[in-house]
Amino acid sequence: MDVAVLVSAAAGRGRARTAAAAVLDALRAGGLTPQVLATPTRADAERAAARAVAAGTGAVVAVGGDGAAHAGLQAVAGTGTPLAVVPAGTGNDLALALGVPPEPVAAATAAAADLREGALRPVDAGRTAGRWWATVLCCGFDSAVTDRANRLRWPRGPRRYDVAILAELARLRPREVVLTLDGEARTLPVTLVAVGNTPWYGGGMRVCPTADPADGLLDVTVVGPVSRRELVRTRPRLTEGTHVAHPAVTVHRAARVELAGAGLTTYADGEPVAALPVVVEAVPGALRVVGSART
Ligand SMILES: Nc1ncnc2c1ncn2[C@@H]1O[C@H](COP(=O)(O)OP(=O)(O)OP(=O)(O)O)[C@@H](O)[C@H]1O
Repeated sequence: MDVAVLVSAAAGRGRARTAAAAVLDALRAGGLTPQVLATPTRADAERAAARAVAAGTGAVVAVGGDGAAHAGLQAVAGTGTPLAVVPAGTGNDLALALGVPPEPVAAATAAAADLREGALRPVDAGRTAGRWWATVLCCGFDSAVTDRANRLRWPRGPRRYDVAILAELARLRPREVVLTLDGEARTLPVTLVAVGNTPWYGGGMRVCPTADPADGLLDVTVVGPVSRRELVRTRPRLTEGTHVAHPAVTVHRAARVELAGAGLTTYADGEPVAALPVVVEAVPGALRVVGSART
């Protein structure tokens, strides 16, 4: 069986590129014929993967971080073509949520075994402004930090986020948003809103701790007004997901989430999606995943 392989060259500061040869060997050893798609940019990756899906490829294999998986899922969502996530990025939150082996060769071997056996796992996806996403869509403090980090020319690497966090903390103020959950609107001052198909974002932060990608629903974590000090103090609790016990945090569940508010943008899977207003929908079983923990 032919499979289309996307390698996110920049992922994990070159980790995906380094791992690629061994991943291809593991796919071949698993009885597959990998076709590596040339993808200088994410847009190229999405177009090339869409062409491979239209041509009947057996699966799309995304080697890299959440950005790589995000590119792959634009091509496969809603088509029935399986997606394999091979974690080799800085943030591998989709792989974590799906129970994909954390080591790239083991992930490729598991994906090949599932493809051989036809063991495809249906997984929900989020859809917003014509984009598919799989982990968490965020709006507010976190999207502002990502936006600022992406615009910084210096420093490079993860240090960009430290600088962006400090800059956004200095500007921290609650923003008024209209949050509509399954048709029920409420106007709230918020620090951030995270809409989760799966629990983790930002490289292991469990922002929507009970999000389940098989329930057809989205978990919505709303952080209301908090002081800078409280935000800095509460952030480490994101690793365990215990931030939801904080009095400023509420958690909701809905199939359709609408967000409106001035001057705010959204990111999902760590990639830019759209400025507000946006409609966020859960699409049950939009993905067929291979190589994940079987349920
Ligand atoms: N197949 C691809 N080819 C080229 N570029 C890609 C591809 N897939 C994703 N990208 C881009 O490369 C960036 C980094 O890739 P990815 O998210 O996979 O790795 P990462 O190490 O987790 O990233 P980050 O630097 O954001 O932490 C993404 O933001 C994405 O826009």
